[in-house]
Amino acid sequence: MAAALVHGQGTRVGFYSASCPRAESIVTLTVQSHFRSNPAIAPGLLRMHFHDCFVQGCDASILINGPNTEKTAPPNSLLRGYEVIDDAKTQIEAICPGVVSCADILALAARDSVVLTNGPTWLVPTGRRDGRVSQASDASNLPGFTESVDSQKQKFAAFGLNTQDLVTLVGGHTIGTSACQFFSYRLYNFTANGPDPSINPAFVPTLQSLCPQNGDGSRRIDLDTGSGGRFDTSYFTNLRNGRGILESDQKLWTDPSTRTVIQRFLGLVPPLTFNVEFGRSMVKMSNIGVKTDTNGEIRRVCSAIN
Ligand code: HEM
Ligand SMILES: [Ca+2]
Ligand SMILES: [Ca+2]
Repeated sequence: MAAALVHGQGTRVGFYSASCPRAESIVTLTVQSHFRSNPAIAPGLLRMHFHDCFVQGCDASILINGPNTEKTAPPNSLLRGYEVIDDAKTQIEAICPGVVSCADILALAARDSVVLTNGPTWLVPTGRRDGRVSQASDASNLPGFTESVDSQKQKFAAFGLNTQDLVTLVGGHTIGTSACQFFSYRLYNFTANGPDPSINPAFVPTLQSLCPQNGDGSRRIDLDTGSGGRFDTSYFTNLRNGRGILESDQKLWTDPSTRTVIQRFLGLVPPLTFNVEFGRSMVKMSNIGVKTDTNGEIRRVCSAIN
């Protein structure tokens, strides 16, 4: 295997090229077909992959059904797209039984989701095996929407992801939505004087009308106002303009260390290209704690340990 194809921890691009050559294209076609009927699965699958990788590594532990499994933990309660992974797995098992892991299907589906929303593509190293542990209590690794920048940095650094990776990956919020319940506290009585002062005052009435006080907390709005369906740098422009939705997102602009990375995505010298960096940081994230060789298993059904 050429050195250029080898990425840390034993995964490599084209792991299934001999054992199941159609695996990657089946995932792509399956994500495409679900996306056509429901575009919300694209952000759903990107987020699901992140939540998988941060708990027990990228090992499909998020997909296990049952009492007290990861998917029952509060930070995972609104994840969407499980049916897409199940659909791809069923098709792949029919042609190459016992070969392709659910963890790889999810990593590939996250990449395909970004492509479908006009984002970059990248090669996904494969060869992950599926984990045999899924516990709700492990979900505390995941960052919360009020998390300080220092604490966000710590949670990412614990997996070898630096400050630039943090800003880049949270840039995944360029697509998808948030439920009002995760940020409406910023709009009313956040301080004695009213809303969170880090929100652009001109934007407050818009947010208040989208998420009325004591309204439906499950109502959803774009994390990247005006561009929730498109993978682009508009999310960073919004942060610069005090139009971040989550408190944790807006703090990335408040803190000088993360603000610099945002400014570079917006053209400050030396500039960074979001699309290029996103693929790079995703490959790093996708290699967190991967199980290869004799660790883990190839699940028969993604929602259950063999
Ligand atoms: C500090 C880190 C992060 C925090 C606190 C955070 C928090 C959140 C919250 C609260 C939501 C709204 C969930 C909902 O209402 O369903 C959300 C959505 C989302 N997050 Fe994050 N997130 C973080 C990092 C990331 C990363 C690293 C990625 C991917 C690389 C990501 C991708 C997404 C996507 C795509 C959505 C939209 C989901 C959908 O529309 O179904 N997030 N995030
Ligand atoms: Ca996992
Ligand atoms: Ca966008």
